[in-house]
Amino acid sequence: MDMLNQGVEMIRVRRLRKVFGGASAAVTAVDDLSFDVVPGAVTGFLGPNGAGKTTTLRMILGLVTPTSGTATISPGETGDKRYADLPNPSSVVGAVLDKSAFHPARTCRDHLGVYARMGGYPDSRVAEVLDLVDATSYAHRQARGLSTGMRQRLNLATALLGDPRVLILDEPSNGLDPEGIAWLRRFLRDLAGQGRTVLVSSHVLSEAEQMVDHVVIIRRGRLVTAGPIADVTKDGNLEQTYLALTGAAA
Ligand SMILES: Nc1ncnc2c1ncn2[C@@H]1O[C@H](COP(=O)(O)OP(=O)(O)OP(=O)(O)O)[C@@H](O)[C@H]1O
Repeated sequence: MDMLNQGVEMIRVRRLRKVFGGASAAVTAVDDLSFDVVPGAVTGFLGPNGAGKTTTLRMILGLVTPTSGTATISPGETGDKRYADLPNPSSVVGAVLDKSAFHPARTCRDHLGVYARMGGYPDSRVAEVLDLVDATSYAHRQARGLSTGMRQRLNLATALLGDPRVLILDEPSNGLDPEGIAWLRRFLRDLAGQGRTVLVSSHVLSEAEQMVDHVVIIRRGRLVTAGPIADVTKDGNLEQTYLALTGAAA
């Protein structure tokens, strides 16, 4: 869409920590976590249920305030910024979190129209993003009647309205059938192939393995390992590597 956002967009997480609750019932959801997410690759943010993935993504997106540490995005030449300090965040970062709300009676096209207006994007962008996610054929349908896969595509379309160079997706393969997962894999690869920074969380390591180029694996809020998947999984598959690194098989 516009060329202003071209640049090297990194996500940088540094010594990030989040403790929920008071002293008597404190839960450390994220604990001294540091990692980078680089452009031009799909990075899997992986770990078991409750590992702290959603909390970390919400901190990157300014929806949860860190107890300490920082999560920043560098939108090209202007240097690191917290999400909340980005001038027009939806043109830099597109996000799909687990629970996205649709007005049940609104059609896909109308839903996108509302979000396009909110972001200040032209109405013509609606048809473009519908096309990008192969959703034009059901654009006239109401959100209440959509399948899980269709909803997921509508979420992706919404996140892409501002043509962001950074995509953050929380468990995008949840509930998808094998065809949907294959579609998602191709789609994420295309986005990364365009030089975008793509961070996608999953608790299903075997599924993520097919989908990602880099991994950041966490457990109990802490980093287990990070790097290109070929380096991380030298001696086997991702699941075996995870079990070996954490001793979680025992
Ligand atoms: N608002 C909150 N208040 C208290 N505890 C919370 C809150 N949000 C998350 N937690 C706790 O923080 C920990 C990490 O949760 P989080 O949802 O970030 O994990 P996750 O890796 O995304 O898990 P899943 O794969 O199940 O979605 C869990 O112990 C969770 O119960």
